[in-house]
Amino acid sequence: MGNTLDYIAKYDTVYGSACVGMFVIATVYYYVLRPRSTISSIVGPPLPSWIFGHMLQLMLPLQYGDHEFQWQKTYGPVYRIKGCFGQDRLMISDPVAIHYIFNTTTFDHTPILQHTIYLIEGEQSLNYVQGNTHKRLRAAMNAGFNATAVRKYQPVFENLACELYDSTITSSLSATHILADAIGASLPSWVLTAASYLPTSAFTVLRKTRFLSKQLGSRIIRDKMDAARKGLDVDNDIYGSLLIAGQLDARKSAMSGDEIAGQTALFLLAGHETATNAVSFALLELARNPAIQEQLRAEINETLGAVAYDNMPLLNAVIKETLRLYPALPTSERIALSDAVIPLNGPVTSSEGEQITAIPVRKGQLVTVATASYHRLASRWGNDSDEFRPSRWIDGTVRDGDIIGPYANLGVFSGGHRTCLGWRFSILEIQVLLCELIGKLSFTLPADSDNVVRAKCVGLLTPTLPSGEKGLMLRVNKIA
Ligand code: HEM
Repeated sequence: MGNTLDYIAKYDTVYGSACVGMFVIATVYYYVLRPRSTISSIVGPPLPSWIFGHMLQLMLPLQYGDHEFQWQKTYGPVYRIKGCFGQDRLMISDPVAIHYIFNTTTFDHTPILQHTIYLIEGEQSLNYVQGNTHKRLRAAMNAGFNATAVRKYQPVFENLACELYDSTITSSLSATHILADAIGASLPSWVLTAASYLPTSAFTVLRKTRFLSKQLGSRIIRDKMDAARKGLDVDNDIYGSLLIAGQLDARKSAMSGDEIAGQTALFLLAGHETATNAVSFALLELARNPAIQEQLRAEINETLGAVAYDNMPLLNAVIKETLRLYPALPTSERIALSDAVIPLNGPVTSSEGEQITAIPVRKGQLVTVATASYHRLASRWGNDSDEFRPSRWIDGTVRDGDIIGPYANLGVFSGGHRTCLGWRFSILEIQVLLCELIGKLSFTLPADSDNVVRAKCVGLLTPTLPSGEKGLMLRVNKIA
């Protein structure tokens, strides 16, 4: 017994000394040896928690932006927040800085974002591949998404996507996910890959989604090729357009059937859910603003069947205003692949009172492109930028500026080499759906205030009911 107690006492001493030693080494490393962050003089909100940093406030507020939009008003379009475990992150809504980050290859997806995309969409997804493979696939896929091609797509694809998506994915972002993100960022990629084979329900759902999507894509490609051999027309959806483009392209740069099939999860998840949410948010805002809904209905009726969607000013203003207030991805994570200097539209004041006109960052610096905040800059969209006011797009309030993305100077479709390939496709889809719905139905808010809808970030910005369920409660009446 005496020996055991001695042993425990000795063990405790050794263990205690080791802990103290490690603490001292960690402290010395943190304060002395660790390369000083180049962004430590950028001001930002006070730290609520060392473990979570500002991530809970950023990602899990009651309504998306509750804290973030206030931070922007207080600290301006560039400020510093903390990720989990004291990571420094730059929050950027300055248009010149965003333009630079999107358009230089110095910044790309963070490793954890890459891994998430891999888990959901698979290794052949255009959103996942990098470098020359990305360039080749993007050039090949462009044939299926250019202005001419987009007009041919049929609604069958969306119906199919709706069924598959709803039956496979039901997930929500929690504090655990945010923590896992930070832990994952510091692990070697093989650990992340190994983790995805763990039998937890989330990983099982993701693996199943990826597997089913690839199977579905392969079956579509097989059917298309059979049909083409029989001389039937196959150029009636994205797959057909990409296959035909591949056959016409004699160069080796074209996509293989297998690579086209490998885009299925991306088409289903990224393409379908984003557009569905955009239409839902538009209907919500039109229900909240009955006068605008009435004006839009009048514009739709005036076209009398001869619909030229791009020539309908209010319809397009409503769509731009919806995508401005509800960008599917309110933030985009990027990492500096080498040292860089981020230019700014206007100077920011450092904690020492110095005016900074460009921000030097080291390789590995995490940067959050704050798209939703950029979309609310008073300097760009007007002093009432928090309001839903489509007329700002018609009355000259919105001025041209640095081109951020492919559509209306908004960041909603990202920019540069990662610009959303399906943006024309989505705009057409939203135009068609809104014309059909608003032309034939009227939407009003339910009388009972228990059904207040909030925009929550559940991977994508999603309309959410107070119960936490994804959805929208509106009263719908047929137009007499
Ligand atoms: C309102 C609807 C949509 C929104 C807001 C949206 C938004 C985005 C964003 C922000 C990105 C960049 C993601 C990143 O940097 O990681 C992206 C990429 C992409 N989107 Fe969309 N998207 C929409 C609809 C679609 C549709 C309908 C399709 C195709 C059917 C599509 C296909 C793609 C593809 C292929 C990429 C990857 C581009 C690349 O990495 O080169 N998107 N989208």
